[in-house]
Amino acid sequence: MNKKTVRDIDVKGKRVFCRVDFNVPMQDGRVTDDTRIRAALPTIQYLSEQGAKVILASHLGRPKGKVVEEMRLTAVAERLSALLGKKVVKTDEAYGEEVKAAIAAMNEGDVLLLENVRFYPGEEKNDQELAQAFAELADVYVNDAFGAAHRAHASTEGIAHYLPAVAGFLMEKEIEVLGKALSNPERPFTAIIGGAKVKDKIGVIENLLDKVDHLIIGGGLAYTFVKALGHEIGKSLLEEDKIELAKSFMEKAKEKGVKFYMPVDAVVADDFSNAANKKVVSIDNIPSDWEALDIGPKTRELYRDVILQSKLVIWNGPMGVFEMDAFAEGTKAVAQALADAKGTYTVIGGGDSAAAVEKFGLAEEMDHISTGGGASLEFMEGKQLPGVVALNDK
Ligand SMILES: Nc1ncnc2c1ncn2[C@@H]1O[C@H](COP(=O)(O)OP(=O)(O)O)[C@@H](O)[C@H]1O
Ligand SMILES: O=C(OP(=O)(O)O)[C@H](O)COP(=O)(O)O
Repeated sequence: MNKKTVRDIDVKGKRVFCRVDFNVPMQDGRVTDDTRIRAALPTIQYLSEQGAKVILASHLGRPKGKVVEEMRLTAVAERLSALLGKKVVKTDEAYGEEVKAAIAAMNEGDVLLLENVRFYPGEEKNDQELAQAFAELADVYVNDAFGAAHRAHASTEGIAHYLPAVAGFLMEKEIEVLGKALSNPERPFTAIIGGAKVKDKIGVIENLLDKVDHLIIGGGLAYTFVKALGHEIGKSLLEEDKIELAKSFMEKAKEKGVKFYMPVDAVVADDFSNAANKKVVSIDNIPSDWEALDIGPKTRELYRDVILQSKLVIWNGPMGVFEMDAFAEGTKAVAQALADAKGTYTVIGGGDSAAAVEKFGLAEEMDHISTGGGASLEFMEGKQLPGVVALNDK
């Protein structure tokens, strides 16, 4: 990486504003998967050991510029404190007088976590005043939030223009590993795209068609494609204004000789709940008042075969609503196939996919679990990540 890292600067006694991605899955106010917190520990520990005053900033969820009580970082601070084995002060704001006072009280090596930066409308707008307000809190900026590096926000991009700006260890590692896998990909190269962020991921699919041999679609994302084929999808997730785009991708795949795989069957439910009635139907047979919440058994087998034939697989986004056991089988089957594919280099991306692999106890079987979903996809598309571009060159 041609960007400076924490190794290239002296942080002793300095206030370091360190952007991390602590956007972790939560349930009932508890952190249900702390992969992203653990992934940031090397940088946090290093800064602390070097005698920096470590000021951490993160987003959680998409509160859209307002305070959302369930999206406070309080539980995250507690988990971080347990993992670090030291006290972590948590402020209720992300800048301003309260925060300045808390920072003034810090000793060398102390760690502080600011409140969710997305509680402020300026964060996602990359408002320069907010970026300056963040910059005022510190002497140095470290970006270790690979998972948010594709966002040009005040705490990921804007602030880097006002302070010496370097990468953390996680950022450095992600870019090195993903860059190596993709510079000269082993083939067949397969991408598996699932999850629910249709709007974010649909553009990625187009660019991946220039790179991969096989493209597998699953998760909530798939049903916009199923609809594009002219099938009824009932109450399944749909991005109405992307149907035409989905159609054009299927044509593009054909032209490019990319094998495009879609679910051939699905597990449908009469309610979005673990206790719902459910059944397996073929993909052209989804009842109008049911919704597809997982890929069916035939699809699992088909996807497994493609995975086992591949030399490089990148997987982003669960195949179904895996948080509910009733709809976790598809995601589990893909994770198991990746674990069984011994000669295949496997890269998992995305908070939820990483959480799924962890939940099934298969994390150790994967070659690289990226902490970024959208970020790893954009990186793999060959796009420049704004959070990286803004850092100081070596
Ligand atoms: N068929 C489906 N219908 C609705 N939601 C789905 C479906 N399949 C997967 N999901 C949801 O997608 C979410 C993850 O999506 P996304 O954020 O795009 O993935 P990632 O974090 O891995 O990038 C999960 O919470 C999962 O429940
Ligand atoms: O969870 C994240 O992305 P991911 O779901 O693509 O892995 C990152 O924290 C970015 O969050 P965002 O997609 O709300 O900007």
